[in-house]
Amino acid sequence: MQLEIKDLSKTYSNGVRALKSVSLTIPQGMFGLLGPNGAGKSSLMRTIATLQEADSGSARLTGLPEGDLDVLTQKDAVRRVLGYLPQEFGVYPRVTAEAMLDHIASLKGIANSRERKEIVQGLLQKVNLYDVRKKNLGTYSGGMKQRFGIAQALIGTPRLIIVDEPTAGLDPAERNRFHNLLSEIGENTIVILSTHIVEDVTNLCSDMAIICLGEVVATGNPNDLVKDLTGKIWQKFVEKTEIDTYRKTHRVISTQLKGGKTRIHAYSDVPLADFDPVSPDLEDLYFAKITEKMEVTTV
Ligand SMILES: Nc1ncnc2c1ncn2[C@@H]1O[C@H](COP(=O)(O)OP(=O)(O)OP(=O)(O)O)[C@@H](O)[C@H]1O
Repeated sequence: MQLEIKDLSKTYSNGVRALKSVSLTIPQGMFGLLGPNGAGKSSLMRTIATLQEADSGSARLTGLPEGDLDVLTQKDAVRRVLGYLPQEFGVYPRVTAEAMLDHIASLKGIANSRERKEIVQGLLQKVNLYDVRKKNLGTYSGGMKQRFGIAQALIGTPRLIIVDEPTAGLDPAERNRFHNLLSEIGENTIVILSTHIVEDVTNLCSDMAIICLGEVVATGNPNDLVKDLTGKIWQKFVEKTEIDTYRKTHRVISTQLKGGKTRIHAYSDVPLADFDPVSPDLEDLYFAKITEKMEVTTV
């Protein structure tokens, strides 16, 4: 089972080119879609979730037990195998979690009320909201709402689950809980996790892509992609006032305040005088790809 996206493009009516010929092959398991604000992640997710039209290109779900699906044209059939947790997940504040899930389950076509009850109770237990199932959704914390969001996305045994920026605003404990939940469902399903938090992808995803300015700038296994950067990332601690000078002479990919000093990471194929080599991580890959793309576009 995989999702094959080919040459997907989208320009909004205000002229913004949000997707420029995006091609990606997304296998089963957790797939991380990383990109800065405005990269086009939500545009891509909404298109795959059948909520918005693309201008051109194709997206196909292949290898499903139900047969292959054209995501852009067979919208109803896709919705039956789709679980979607959007970036802005509104809840009805005066409805209980249990009643809301029951309602969504009936919208998804589960007509038998006993069957629905069983599914809803099971999901509430899975996302650890069973004890608060009779509380109104308006009383839930951010993390509880996100877990509720996952429960509704899981109704009806979806083959494709799309989760858009799920951990923004969650405290570390809630984020952990959310990660554990996602990794449990990842195995037999295609789960796309769209985020600008590199650590979420490091922790969870076996495949990934980075998008920037509507284009795919890297895709593959995170470890393999990071390995390709070995020997190319260099670091130095400098005064804050020196950063601009270094930017003029080096390809600075990131700066971070550490104990009052600023740590610079720079990209170079050859050793940089006065810099120390560092073993790269996913954050270095992310910043190397993003800064490269931005430079090419602004030059
Ligand atoms: N409905 C719309 N009409 C016009 N422009 C839009 C619309 N939706 C998004 N855009 C623009 O398209 C570009 C891509 O936005 P998109 O929301 O897909 O990015 P994103 O990577 O999800 O960013 P964020 O993390 O900020 O949500 C941005 O420049 C955004 O302003």
